[in-house]
Amino acid sequence: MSYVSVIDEYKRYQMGENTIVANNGITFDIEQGEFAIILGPSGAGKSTVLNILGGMDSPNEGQILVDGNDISKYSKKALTTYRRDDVGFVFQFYNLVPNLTARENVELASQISPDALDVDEVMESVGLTGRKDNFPAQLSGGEQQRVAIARALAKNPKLLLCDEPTGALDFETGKQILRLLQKTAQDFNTTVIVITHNSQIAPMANRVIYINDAKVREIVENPHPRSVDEIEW
Ligand SMILES: Nc1ncnc2c1ncn2[C@@H]1O[C@H](COP(=O)(O)OP(=O)(O)OP(=O)(O)O)[C@@H](O)[C@H]1O
Repeated sequence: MSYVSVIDEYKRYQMGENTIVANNGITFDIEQGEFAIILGPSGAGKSTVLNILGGMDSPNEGQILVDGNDISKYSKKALTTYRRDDVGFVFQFYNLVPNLTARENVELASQISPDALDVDEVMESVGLTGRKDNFPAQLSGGEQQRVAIARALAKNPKLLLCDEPTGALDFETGKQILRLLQKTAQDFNTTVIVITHNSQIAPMANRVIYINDAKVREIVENPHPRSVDEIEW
């Protein structure tokens, strides 16, 4: 059985008289420790899938199996525990607490998790050892995103879910963040899922899931992912 299995998942939003079908029978698998990319244009339904995988939203139909458990059957309380203990989130705009230092931002996550990793080791692994005492406003966008990744990793999550993590960064800084996410999957055996609309980065992934107009259009497995340095965009 795959580590993540989304099986015939539907998500509909009711907007007055209209029903918006954001996910229309989505099915895919992801193995443990994979660096997977969900690729598709704006409005395709990518964030909806990621939010459902992260327990922030529930599907109308379908199974969402994570490490053998169907989270779509979870109660609200069980979903809260799942989100807190098992899922790390990284967003486009970092979402750091501005009046806490980089280290304190990471600590915040590690304190609530039963399986937390050592804060200083995680910060070292994302290349932030020298910036631990800085506040977010004193850090560059790339450094702030590293803090956000460290915060997500400190929980030792089953899934690291990243929604357009390089969307607010310049080209070179974006590359460094993708390199870090790919390395995270390899070194920690964390299952990393990244949403993007940048098809150029597809060769980096172990698996690419193409979503368009609320459906999976293609799934490509890549036995030899490239390093980000071999990719131009
Ligand atoms: N809470 C909501 N209420 C109503 N409609 C929604 C809601 N969330 C998403 N949608 C709609 O569902 C569809 C898919 O949205 P989603 O955010 O998943 O797409 P996306 O592929 O992530 O797009 P983007 O790359 O622009 O973020 C869109 O038509 C969107 O307007």
